[in-house]
Amino acid sequence: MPLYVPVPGILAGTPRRLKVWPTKDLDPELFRCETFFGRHKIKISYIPTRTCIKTAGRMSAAGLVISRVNQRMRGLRFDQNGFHPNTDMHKACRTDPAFLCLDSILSQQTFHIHFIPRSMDSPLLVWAITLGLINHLLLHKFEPASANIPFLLLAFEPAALLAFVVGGPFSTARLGCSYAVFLGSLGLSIVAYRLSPLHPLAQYPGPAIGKVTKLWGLWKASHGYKYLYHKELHDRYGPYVRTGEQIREDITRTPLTLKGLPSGPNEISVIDAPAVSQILNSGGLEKGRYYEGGRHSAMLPSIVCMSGEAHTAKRRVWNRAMTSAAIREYEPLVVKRASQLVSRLREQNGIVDLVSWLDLFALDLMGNLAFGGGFEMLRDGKDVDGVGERMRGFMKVSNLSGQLPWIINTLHLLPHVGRTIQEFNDFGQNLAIQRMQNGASDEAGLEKEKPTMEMSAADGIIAVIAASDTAASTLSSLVWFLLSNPKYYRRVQQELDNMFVEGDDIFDVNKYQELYFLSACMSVYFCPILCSSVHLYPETRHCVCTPLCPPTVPDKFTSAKPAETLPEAVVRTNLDSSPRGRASTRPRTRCTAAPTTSSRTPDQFIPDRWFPNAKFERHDTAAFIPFSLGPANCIGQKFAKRELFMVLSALFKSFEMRFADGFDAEAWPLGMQDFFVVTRGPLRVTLTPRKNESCV
Ligand code: HEM
Repeated sequence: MPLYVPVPGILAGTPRRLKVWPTKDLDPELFRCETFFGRHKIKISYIPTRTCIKTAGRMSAAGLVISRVNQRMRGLRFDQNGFHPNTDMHKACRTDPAFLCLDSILSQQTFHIHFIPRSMDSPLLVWAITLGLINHLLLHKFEPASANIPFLLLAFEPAALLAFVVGGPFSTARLGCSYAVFLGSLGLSIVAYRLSPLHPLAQYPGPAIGKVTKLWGLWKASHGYKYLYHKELHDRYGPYVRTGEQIREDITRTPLTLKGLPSGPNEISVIDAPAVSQILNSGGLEKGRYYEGGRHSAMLPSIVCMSGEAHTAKRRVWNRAMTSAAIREYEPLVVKRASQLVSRLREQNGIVDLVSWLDLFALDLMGNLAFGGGFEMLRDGKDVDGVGERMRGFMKVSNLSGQLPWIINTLHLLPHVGRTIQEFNDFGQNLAIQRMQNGASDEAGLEKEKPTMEMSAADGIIAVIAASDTAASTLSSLVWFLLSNPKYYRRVQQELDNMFVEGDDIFDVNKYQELYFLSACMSVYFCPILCSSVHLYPETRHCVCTPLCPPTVPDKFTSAKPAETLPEAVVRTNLDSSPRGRASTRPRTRCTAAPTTSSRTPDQFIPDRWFPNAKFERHDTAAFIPFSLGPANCIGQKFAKRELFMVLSALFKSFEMRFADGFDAEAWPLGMQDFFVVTRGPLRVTLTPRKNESCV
């Protein structure tokens, strides 16, 4: 009985077989066998390498003759011993089915015949393709919340297919091929669907790659310049762009709403002010899983990861800490740290890196507020414990994990990701423990239940992240902007000099409301990444849904459109998919508002546009939402504004500033990378103490 060993032939479709006889004791499962041609022993081993039937050993000398070559094996030439002169016989096997018959041996030598068996046959091909399509259907219908189970299923399915449906031989090559075909079919059908008019978001323009995979968004985010990419997209495609990232989503998961889901990169980035307001305000969309990117499994969810009732309850706690009365209580701390900043800057005597000093200031301040102290960076002149570095590392990991929300749990299993999150979690817990040991977790006794250490850690970490980087980047960006625009710089200085004369307290908060021009500058450039400041530079929180509509945007985007005239899917997305009970036709469509995007139109710093009587026709103040909108807006905005006024007043009153000689000021904003927190390069400024410094 002949032994049939399949040779490579996925493409040709017709089964090829290498026919060897006489045969006995061959184990087709093993593909490694010994047999005898008469007295002559032959070892046949299957080696699943790439290409060909290889002759090895002294096959030629052994005198193996391949005869009775199938007639259909056109074009093959054999030498006198019956060997093809080109040992790569794979080509021949691919181009034509063949039966290579070994039927005689001329000497008594042992030799090996290595060949690749055919790894894919028609039934396997058909089944693997079908399985791929079925998997797409299921994933589409029941989009998994975690990738672990789908990964396991995907890993075992082709093997199970071979074992139970198609049958052996169970070789590595066959297994590999079934995986390739299975994944190819799954991948192709996903791509085809996402690009097809059948996709619920098909009406939205956007780059094909963004429609096909979130990995594109991840790639862009990994470089920290996604905010610029968003701007490009909106410049090109308009106010609604289908992208590959997610921010807010309807996480309703009732069977009803699972019907007709858009699957895959089902995100649209929106810069249309009315739509953005619908998304963010009450009744809009809940936060997406992006925010869980950095959540440690052993850690309580922080306010930023929460939604619904839990979020509302947590907000109440935070609100109590951010009332006007509470903020007044924090003022002495701000005064202390701002004064310390000024005196440390004076000691530097000349050129300083303002980014670094403002970071130290903001971290020290938030260390005081969140953990009752613990950092003394301004004193040391550096971040001795690497808190800022740790925070940025943590936020980078969180930000990138959050780009692929359905895979977050799996990503956390990666050593680097898991370690970074673990370390930052430990760091927060240690600070919280210290704070509790000092007996200071709810000094005011406002809470019914005394906060646990875990709660204090989760809240404290969020406070430091939410409040330090935002404030520091806003401050440094605004300084950069003013130094780049000397006429505005002079106006700010003039205003401060008029307001605070010798002997006045620069930290007299009652006077800040009359600092109109400084206020206007802050509006224009709130945080380079956050808002109006945002509108010229990256958005710290683009992922956080800072809706963006530029202070100056094309008329067609800023006209107050009634909701009914918004693109249908957006209205549906905003209203119908709310988890608050309405029927959902487009659940799990995700929306993000891309701040920098339109807010950079035009790229000009014009503080005057913020004066009440300013005549800037296309200036849509409703689009200016540096602190976001709705139930999850910035809880610390009053405090932040107070802090900014205090620090900016103190700085501009105390120093004459100019960019240091040789400093490339124009390039500075380009170094801003957005990883939810903003990485920025040194801002080298020459400081000269002013004569009328009596205020600080
Ligand atoms: C210039 C300074 C600041 C800016 C521009 C800013 C901006 C924002 C924005 C845009 C959000 C919305 C995030 C989202 O929708 O996911 C936010 C949320 C938040 N901010 Fe701020 N922020 C600043 C300072 C602060 C300060 C000083 C604190 C605390 C003392 C703070 C605490 C928070 C918290 C806790 C949230 C989460 C609120 C929630 O999820 O309910 N922020 N901030």
